[in-house]
Amino acid sequence: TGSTRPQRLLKAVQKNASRGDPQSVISAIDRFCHSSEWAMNVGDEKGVILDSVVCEVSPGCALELGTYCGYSTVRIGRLLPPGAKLITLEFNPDYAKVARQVIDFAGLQEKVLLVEGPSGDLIPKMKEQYGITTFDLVFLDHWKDRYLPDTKLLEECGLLRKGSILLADNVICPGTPDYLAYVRSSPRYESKYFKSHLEYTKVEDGLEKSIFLG
Ligand SMILES: O=c1[nH]cnc2c(O)c(F)c(-c3ccc(F)cc3)cc12
Ligand SMILES: [Mg+2]
Repeated sequence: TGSTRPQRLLKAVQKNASRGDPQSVISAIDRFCHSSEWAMNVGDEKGVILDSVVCEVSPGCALELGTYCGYSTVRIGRLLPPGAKLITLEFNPDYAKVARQVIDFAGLQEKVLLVEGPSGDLIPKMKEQYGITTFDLVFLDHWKDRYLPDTKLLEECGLLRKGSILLADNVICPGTPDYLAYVRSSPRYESKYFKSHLEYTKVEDGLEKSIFLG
């Protein structure tokens, strides 16, 4: 039987990147997606915006919703301050299997905890099971219909504090209209749109950065 796209992406990392070098892993995946096969990584253009937000927040504790092959996990993980942790949630076991190998190849396994399962079930367990108080940064990049319910869940579970940053991918393409309406109209958020393009294409997309006001 044939390989899957995530498996071919992993092969490209193992072939073209250097073990323990996160930047080489990022570059190998971007090269694969530009020249070989499109894949739904946040990509190099939106990735630069993600990098700038991670550096600005310098999170001690970060959450990623939607790991896929681990591309943005590596982008975030490589910029974390010493001792900081990133928890990344992935529902699809085949994606998780590839992502673990990409994260390990980049040498970030000490900073990153990948948890398999549905975000709606895992978020309420964050405090008791992983000793989380609050997240300084949340990167939403999973399924568009889960952005709003999972944001409300994070609020209800007391996982956000005054100043916590939510950064959401794909708010234009595929689009998350209910989430956008919520963070842009709620008095509990200050929201800003970063216009960009759908990864590896000329189609418009962007990231929405929202500060939780408490
Ligand atoms: O499901 C997704 N989860 C997370 N990120 C995505 C993404 O960045 C995409 F571009 C897309 C996407 C897929 C097909 C298209 F034609 C356009 C965008 C999907 C996701
Ligand atoms: Mg995305």
